[in-house]
Amino acid sequence: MNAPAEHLLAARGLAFHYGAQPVFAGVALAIRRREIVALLGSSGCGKSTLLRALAGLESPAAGQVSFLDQALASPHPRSALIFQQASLLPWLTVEANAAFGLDFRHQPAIAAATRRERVREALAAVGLAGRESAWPAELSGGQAQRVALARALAREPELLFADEPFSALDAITRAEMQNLLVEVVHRWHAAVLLVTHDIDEAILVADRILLMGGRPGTLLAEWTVDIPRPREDHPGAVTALRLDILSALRDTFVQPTADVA
Ligand SMILES: Nc1ncnc2c1ncn2[C@@H]1O[C@H](COP(=O)(O)OP(=O)(O)OP(=O)(O)O)[C@@H](O)[C@H]1O
Repeated sequence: MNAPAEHLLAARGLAFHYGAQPVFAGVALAIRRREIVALLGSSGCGKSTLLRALAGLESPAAGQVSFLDQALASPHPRSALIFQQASLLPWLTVEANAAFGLDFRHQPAIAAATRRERVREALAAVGLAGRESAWPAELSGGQAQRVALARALAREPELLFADEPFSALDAITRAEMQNLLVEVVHRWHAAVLLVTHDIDEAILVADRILLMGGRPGTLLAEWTVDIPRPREDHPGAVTALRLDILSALRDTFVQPTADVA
């Protein structure tokens, strides 16, 4: 029997450009099973594009991504995505939205009873038990994002790609969702790649933080976050790490070339 791959996802030598504009180059990273990794960087440095390439939604110009030791050419059935917008289908109930995608052709075939049970369990985990028959128009932004999270969990992903999933929410709802994300991915034994530009979010959620920056973008720094959870209870350690990351983030801003007098 083969030993399980130590890394769920591994990428090396990744490069991407839009036309003539390079976005990132020489990116190498690995995500271990059950690990929550945050990808931080200033706006426009290429975080979302990198996430899309790692998720198999974009083809890199160079380099390779492997998922469970297999080269990745399209999204893997054991991965799932959530974005800033919940993107629920307004003509489907909460339950049908959470089930959406489970019957897609590239998904493993599952029996109707298993499908119902997975959706029920995922909706309960995100706090929406009893709201199965509600319509998207009846939900708050936070509840809609809970449905999007349930839709992802129902696929029983080994890796969840999350692209700024909470940045459109108010501060209190965002904090609730950050805690919920950690709780449910631990229960589902899933790993996460979380793209964010919010240093506090990265510190509160992640086991490891990667900093992206430069032109073209590369990974410039990495921190292992070993602050015990709940991290809100350790404000001193959180502040020290925030200052460290902020200082590194400031250094990533490309300085305009000074005119020579
Ligand atoms: N479809 C596209 N066509 C051309 N250029 C694009 C496209 N999408 C993104 N870009 C450019 O690629 C660069 C990286 O964009 P990307 O969205 O990956 O950055 P980001 O770090 O996720 O930014 P933000 O934090 O603001 O979402 C930016 O300069 C952006 O303008």
